[in-house]
Amino acid sequence: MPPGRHRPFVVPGADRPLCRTPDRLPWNAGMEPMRRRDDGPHGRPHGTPAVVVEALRKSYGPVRAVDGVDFTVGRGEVFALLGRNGAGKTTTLEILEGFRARDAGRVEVLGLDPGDRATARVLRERTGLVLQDLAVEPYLTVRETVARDAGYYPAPRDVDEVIGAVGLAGLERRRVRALSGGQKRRLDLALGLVGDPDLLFLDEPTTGFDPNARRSAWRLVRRLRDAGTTILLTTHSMAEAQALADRVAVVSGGRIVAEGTPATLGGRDTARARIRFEPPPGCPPAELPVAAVPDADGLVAVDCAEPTESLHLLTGWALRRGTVLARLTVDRPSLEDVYLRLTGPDRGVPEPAPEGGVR
Ligand SMILES: Nc1ncnc2c1ncn2[C@@H]1O[C@H](COP(=O)(O)OP(=O)(O)OP(=O)(O)O)[C@@H](O)[C@H]1O
Repeated sequence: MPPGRHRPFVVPGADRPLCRTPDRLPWNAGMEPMRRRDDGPHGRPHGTPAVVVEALRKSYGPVRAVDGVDFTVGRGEVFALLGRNGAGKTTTLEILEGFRARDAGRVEVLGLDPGDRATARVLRERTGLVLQDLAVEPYLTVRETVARDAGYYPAPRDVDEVIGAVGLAGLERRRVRALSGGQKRRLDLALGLVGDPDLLFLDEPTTGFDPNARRSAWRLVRRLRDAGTTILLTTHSMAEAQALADRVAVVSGGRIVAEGTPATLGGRDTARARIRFEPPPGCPPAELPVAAVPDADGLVAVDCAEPTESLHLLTGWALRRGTVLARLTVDRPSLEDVYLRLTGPDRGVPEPAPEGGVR
């Protein structure tokens, strides 16, 4: 548990309502929030962003972990930081969470400076954290752990609802030390949610989850987003970023090298399409109705800006011959393709700071 997050043990009222502010729907209602005309993308009002980061810098001795990062997260938005190990994502998050001092730059979280001790408590009460290494007491049960953290917040969510939402119902009385790795991670998620935060930081939240648990965690994040919670997450899973994020930023070597929606990042939406298929037996590529080149695994590939016409020519040709285009696929670069291009092997290693680099 990060320093400063422990406060006197208070068990919250068991019948506390799920929804503490009138403009927020219950997070687990499973319904579309009502939108006002001036609402943001997910029913949250426009206005001041939830997070503002400008020219942020942080070095550890000679290592420039964060080297001039700028981004903004709107209220009610899901924003994902992507990047290789050591790119500077956790350091950025820790500065936003108020656990690490920055060397330079401007940072605003829910309108407050996370480095300002005077408002640290207010900020802690309005943010939820799922960190990579959350220290939880191994001898407490699941319910005791969640109830204890609920007591740190002025208006927490119902403890049993939260335990159910992360898929730990039935394990309330199990001790933390007896949980599996994935179950512990679900408990971490419960601790991030229990304070009913306006802003939720999720640092690789589904690492260790089985595929079913991951999907249900994604559904949970979407429900939170639909109820108006802003979410800033890091992940190494491109599927997770694609499934959850409204916008992503790719961090490499302590800097943001690309930012956009998952669909448009790195020009994905305007990239050329690639049609692949297995030519009919005994059919050389020269006989095909469009120019194709040999590809891997016995396939041929056709690159084109827009695949409709090429597909029409190819499928018409195959039908006239009474054959099929086996293993036919049409792809544009995936989010992972773009990510790998942006963070290739020669990038992502933080540079040593100049002499006298600050800690
Ligand atoms: N407390 C620390 N002391 C010294 N160096 C650190 C410290 N924390 C992080 N670093 C270094 O700073 C750089 C950025 O680390 P950071 O944890 O922010 O990366 P990350 O993008 O979150 O990586 P990962 O995906 O592996 O979690 C790395 O080179 C790391 O070794």
